[in-house]
Amino acid sequence: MTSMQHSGLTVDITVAQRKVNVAFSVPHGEVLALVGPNGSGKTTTLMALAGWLMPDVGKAKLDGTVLFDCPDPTRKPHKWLPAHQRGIGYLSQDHHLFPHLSAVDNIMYGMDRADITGRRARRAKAEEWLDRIGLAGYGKRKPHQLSGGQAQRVAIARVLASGPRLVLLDEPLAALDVKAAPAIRNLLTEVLRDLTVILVTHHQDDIVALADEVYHIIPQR
Ligand SMILES: Nc1ncnc2c1ncn2[C@@H]1O[C@H](COP(=O)(O)OP(=O)(O)OP(=O)(O)O)[C@@H](O)[C@H]1O
Repeated sequence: MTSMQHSGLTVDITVAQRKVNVAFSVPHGEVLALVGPNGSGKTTTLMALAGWLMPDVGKAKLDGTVLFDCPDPTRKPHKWLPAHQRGIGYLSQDHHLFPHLSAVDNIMYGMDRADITGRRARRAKAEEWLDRIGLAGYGKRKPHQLSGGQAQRVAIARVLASGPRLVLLDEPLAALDVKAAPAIRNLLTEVLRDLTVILVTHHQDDIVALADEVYHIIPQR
């Protein structure tokens, strides 16, 4: 990668032990689909961006902020922003909702780091999100009282309610049955508008519906 943009995301990562090497950029407000065969490094890339895995060598910059800068595997990184300071939202195929919290409380949990003060304002915002994801009136239900598709809708709201600067979606529709997936795909097209997103998917339908660009990871063997 030769130049770093000011707005959006630029990434250049090597994880030698996993034979992963990727370099791409995502303009602000666009969705990049990250595709490649099993084991090519899609999840590894998302983990490095989220702050859960340190690459051997690499740099990532988001809207002018360096997330990490690791020039030399034998030395400490020049910069390593902790996960909770990156402003990144992560959603996988499993909703990972807190089982003991209601839908509305799960969404409010997502706002903990967002710029919304006061419990009442957060609750109002969470109710707005419930409406937006088509679950108005479901706020009191616990995850086990929701279908898989409904729970994934709540998980989407929880991630986006925090106002992330970058959204990482790791196969967000993979665990849903074929009947539930199209509606959630439609929801994503609406709620991801104007957000910077990386979408890991194996499905052409997701790419066509959601992606502005595609980056193919070439396995390093
Ligand atoms: N915890 C781990 N420890 C060591 N190596 C790992 C670990 N997780 C994954 N790998 C290896 O890292 C490489 C990249 O794996 P990764 O899960 O990032 O690929 P992927 O493209 O997301 O694959 P898939 O499509 O199967 O989810 C693979 O060779 C994998 O075996």
